[in-house]
Amino acid sequence: MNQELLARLTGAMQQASLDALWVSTPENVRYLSGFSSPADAKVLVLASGEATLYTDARYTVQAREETALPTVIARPPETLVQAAPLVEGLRVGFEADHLTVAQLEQLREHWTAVQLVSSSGLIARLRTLKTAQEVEAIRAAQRLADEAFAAVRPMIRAGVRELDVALALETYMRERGAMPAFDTIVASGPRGAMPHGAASERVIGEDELVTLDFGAQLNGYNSDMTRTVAVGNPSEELRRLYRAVLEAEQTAVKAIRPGMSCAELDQLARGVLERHGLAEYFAHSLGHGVGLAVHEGPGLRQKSEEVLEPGMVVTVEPGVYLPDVGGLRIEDLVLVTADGYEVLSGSPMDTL
Ligand SMILES: CSCC[C@H](N)C(=O)N1CCC[C@H]1C(=O)N[C@@H](C)C(=O)O
Repeated sequence: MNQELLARLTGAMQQASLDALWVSTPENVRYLSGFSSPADAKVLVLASGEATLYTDARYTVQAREETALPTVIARPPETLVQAAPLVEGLRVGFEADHLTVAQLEQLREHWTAVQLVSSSGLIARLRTLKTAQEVEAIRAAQRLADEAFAAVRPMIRAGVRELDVALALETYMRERGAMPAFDTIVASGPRGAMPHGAASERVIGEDELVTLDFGAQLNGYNSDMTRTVAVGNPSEELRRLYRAVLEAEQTAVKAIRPGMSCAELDQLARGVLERHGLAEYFAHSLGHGVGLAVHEGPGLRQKSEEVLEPGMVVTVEPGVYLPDVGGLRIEDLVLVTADGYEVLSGSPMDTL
């Protein structure tokens, strides 16, 4: 864990009056330790800045290779027995967003002289600001996704199943050491009305729009991008929808700069769609942060109180979804820079 990160974390813990933090959210465990099997590990951080990784014997060699943190090899509940002397008499935060009720009961059982405090978002807030190294990792994941799109784009035509397009994208990424960041979305024709329309057995038809939303997870970091492509000659109504979404997307991307409020950015895109009479069909938020998780802070949504800062990596992804008709989405992955923005996704967009 680098010293600056540790200082920011212990500062946040102090503000929350915590003597220690029991970290169980896999992305947070990885963030603090660099350990690449974080679902089978925990980190205990003390206010003094000492941090320890707990994982089990399946990972002895892996932990030695991957983390600079002192490591205790034990399986739960022995993990808690091992950690008990370090936390005795302390106020210890646990990650309420992740810990199950059963796990909390286990903490209570083994740490009897501990004041357990429900804590949320301490590390998530730190993760919104990426280091230069993290930006490079996201950039590499996005570059791979762009290459996958270029390789697969020619096969997106009438007569091909959505599943086969998704498989081709995922195979391309897996062959190069990545995993799909999430279930690849390929939504053609009327299925375009489903924002999370994971690829199905549907055969793509002539004159349809096909929405592809996918990402690569490489070395723990994710990318996320959507392109909507035209097969044949879609109707004038579909073209009108496409142009409106593209305008909303470009308007929002161009407005990105430090100090911009996330709610304002969401409203900017929503306003464009409103002028086209389409706001009611924009069924989700404008975007979200991307990093060790596909969905992380900041949220670009109507009720957000967050403000963009240099080092944030966010998606901008307006869409419209018309039941029984179809729909589409266009999404870029964007880095907030000191004086504006840099679009990390490089795949070309159709012009309709
Ligand atoms: C299952 S991960 C989906 C990745 C995708 N790019 C994405 O984030 N989407 C697809 C359409 C909506 C958007 C989403 O899920 N947004 C969340 C943050 C929301 O609650 O609006």
